[in-house]
Parts: sequence; C-alpha cells; structure tokens
Amino acid sequence: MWSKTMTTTTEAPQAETLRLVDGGMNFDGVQALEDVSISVNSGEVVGLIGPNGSGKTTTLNLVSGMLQPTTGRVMLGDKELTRMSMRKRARIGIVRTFQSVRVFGRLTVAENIEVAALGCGLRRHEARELTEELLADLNLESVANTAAESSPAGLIRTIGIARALATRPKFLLLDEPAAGQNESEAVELIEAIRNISRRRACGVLLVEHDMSVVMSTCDRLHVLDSGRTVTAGLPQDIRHDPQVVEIYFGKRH
Ligand SMILES: Nc1ncnc2c1ncn2[C@@H]1O[C@H](COP(=O)(O)OP(=O)(O)OP(=O)(O)O)[C@@H](O)[C@H]1O
Repeated sequence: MWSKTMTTTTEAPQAETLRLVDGGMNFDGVQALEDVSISVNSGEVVGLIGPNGSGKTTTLNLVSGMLQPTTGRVMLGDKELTRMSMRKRARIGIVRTFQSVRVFGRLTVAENIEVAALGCGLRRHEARELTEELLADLNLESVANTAAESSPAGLIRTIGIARALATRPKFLLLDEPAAGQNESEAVELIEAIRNISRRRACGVLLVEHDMSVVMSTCDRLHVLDSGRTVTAGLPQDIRHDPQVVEIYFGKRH
C-alpha cells in the first residue's frame, strides 16, 4: 500500500543481488568464517541460522561493512563493496540494525520513525505518510504517541527496525530482530518484515536463533556451523537435511 500512495517511492526499484563471495574472517588466529558465500535478492528474506559462535554476526558484519573480510568479496550486482565503509554502504541503501538500539527517548515512537524518514530526504508530509504505514505494518499504532524512552526492550528493537525501514533501504541486515520475544511474537514480527520487504522490493538478511521461527517466515535459509556453510536453500528442504537435524536435534541438544 505504501507504494500506491507515496509519490517519492513509486519508482519501480531495480532488482538487485547483494552477495558475500567466498567470505573469510580471521581474528588474530581465530578463523571465525571460512569460504562462506551467501546472496540476498531484492524482495526476499534470507534467514541466517546456526549454533552459538557459528559466524552469523560476523557474516552480517562483513556484508554491512562493519568488518572487512580477510578473504573474499562483497558485491552489489557487479559493483564491489568490499572496502566500502559501513556509512557509505548505508548511503547506497545497505542498512544494518543492531541488537541494542538507540532511540530518541523523549520523542514519541512515531516521531522517532518520522525523524529517520526526514533524515534521508523525504518531505514532511511524505515522512508522515511513510511513518503511518510503518506503524500499521509493524503493529505499533497503539504505542505511536507514547514516549520511546518508556518502551520495553523488544519494542525498542522494533522501533529500530521501523527507523531503518523509514530510510527506504535496498537491503536490510537484521541481527536477531525478535530477540527476547516468544515464538509467536517472533513469527508475527518477521512476517510483518517479510510483507514490507516484498512490497518494497527490499532484500532482508536476518540472524535468528530459533529454527522454527525462520522455517515458517523466511524465503530461504543459510545454515552455518563452526564458520562454514552447512547448507543453504528453501526451508522445506533444509528441514530434512541430515546435517541440520544433527546440529539442531542431534547430540548437541
Ligand atoms: N572480534 C572478535 N575477536 C575474536 N574472535 C571473535 C571476534 N568476533 C567473533 N569472534 C569469534 O568468531 C566466532 C564466530 O562468532 P560470531 O559472533 O560471528 O558467531 P555467532 O554465530 O553470531 O554467535 P552467537 O549466536 O553466539 O551470537 C566465534 O568463535 C567468536 O568467538
């Protein structure tokens, strides 16, 4: 619906692919990631999953530009971004959120979102319209006029996601967007993100611990273990992969 109403956002976005190619990361002798290739297309949600320490956050950091890989490349279509700073990547539409989110505490939830939209060049009425749509899409309408500082941690995280979406990213990188929420809340949030991403042709790469949450909400999954890719593909195929079953339901649990 926002693409129908927003004059500034009606241009059909060009379909693109963001990729980490053969990515490796070595931290002073600790090989956190090795030969990991992952791609996200416009309009799809890719879930990055794996046990603790498997390299999920490192992958997100390489794609967002927070870290530069020891080996491998980051590509947006044919353009290489490997050495591009996180700030510059954000400017070209590759936006990352963090588990701990900073909000303007004295502003309301709605104002927090609107400020983000204004900050990336929308006019006031456009920013307001986009804010209303995001409030509705992310089920934030009932708290729109409350001060952000009084919000619980889960809500602050959702405000952070709304603020990131208000910048109209091409690609959104989310580190455990539903941390601290129960399974049905997590599914609801990620489904909302998925609906927005489809409508906006925004690609989403998200880290999530809970296999059942990503199974029911993501278009594709990428499974890591010990810094390496175990498997990648459609959720229905991953579900029965013997290595995934071993990692999630085998001897480690
Ligand atoms: N800055 C760093 N310096 C040294 N080692 C690091 C650093 N960051 C990550 N590591 C190591 O790299 C490996 C992968 O860590 P990473 O945080 O990417 O895993 P993760 O899958 O996100 O884990 P979790 O689910 O626990 O958040 C781990 O062994 C971790 O200890």
